[in-house]
Amino acid sequence: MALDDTQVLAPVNGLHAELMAGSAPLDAATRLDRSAALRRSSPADLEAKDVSAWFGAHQVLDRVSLRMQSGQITALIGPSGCGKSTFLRILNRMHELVPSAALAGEVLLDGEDIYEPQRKVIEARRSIGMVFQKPNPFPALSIRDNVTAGLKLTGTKASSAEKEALVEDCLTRAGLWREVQDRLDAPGGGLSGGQQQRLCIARSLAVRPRVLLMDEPCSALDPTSTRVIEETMRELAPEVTIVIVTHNMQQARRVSDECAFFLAAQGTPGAIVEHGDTESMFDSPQDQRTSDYVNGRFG
Ligand SMILES: Nc1ncnc2c1ncn2[C@@H]1O[C@H](COP(=O)(O)OP(=O)(O)OP(=O)(O)O)[C@@H](O)[C@H]1O
Repeated sequence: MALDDTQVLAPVNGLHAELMAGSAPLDAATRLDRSAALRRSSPADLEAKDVSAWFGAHQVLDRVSLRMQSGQITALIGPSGCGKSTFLRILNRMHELVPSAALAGEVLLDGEDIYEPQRKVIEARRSIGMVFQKPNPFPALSIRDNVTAGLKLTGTKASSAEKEALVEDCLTRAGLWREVQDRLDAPGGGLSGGQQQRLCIARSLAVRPRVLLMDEPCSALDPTSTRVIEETMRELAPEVTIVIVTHNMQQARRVSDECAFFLAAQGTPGAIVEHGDTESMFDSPQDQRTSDYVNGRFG
């Protein structure tokens, strides 16, 4: 996915820019208590049921169903344009930020549909975080303030000491603490690309997501930074369910527990051809098209 308006407008998990400006006050149910800032979340099951998507009259997904299991890493693979990023953005209600976008189906977070009319968008985006292809820290904000940027958006109160503890915890879990602990006041924009991406992961973790969506998170990074992010993902997986879009088959094989292969045959919307545990998908795929794709024969 290329950097688009959605990413520019929604740098922290897709939480709205207007919330950042304070124009949309949070109600008591949405506001978190102070101690919540330091509590860790538990991973959640995420299930898409019969999800279809359109941009205007153009249907790009057709009745996609997929269970992304709690505490596991699911990789979404498939050729360009088959709807992987659209599917990912539907999972935390970012698809609806595109004016012409429409969708059908359900997305269940531990069995509760995030699209139920009474559910708030902010709740879905707080529970289901997003890391984008291009690292998008707030470049002028300090490393420390980048990590805590989401607290204000979610109305989470924290004392200075709690914020300090949270900053260390999230940077440690994102695999960045040792590299930045002596320069927390330096601007986030001064970090390398790989460090910036880990800062964005830390920023996402600070609002205690139960699921983390990652859209080609390493495509702008060198192999060493890629490897560090992959290690970070493996370490995070037991506490945050991860869904990653990747074009890199080696990466899908290295990091994921499960894979879903998307395909949009000529002139038809994207759909899942095959889904299963990663080893089987690569070593003994059931569908010839999966075999051809994972072995680099097309795409
Ligand atoms: N904002 C948009 N407006 C209109 N059409 C869009 C928009 N975003 C995506 N599409 C179309 O939806 C289809 C699916 O795009 P999507 O980005 O989800 O595919 P993808 O599999 O993630 O591709 P890639 O691997 O290249 O990122 C494509 O035909 C694309 O042109």
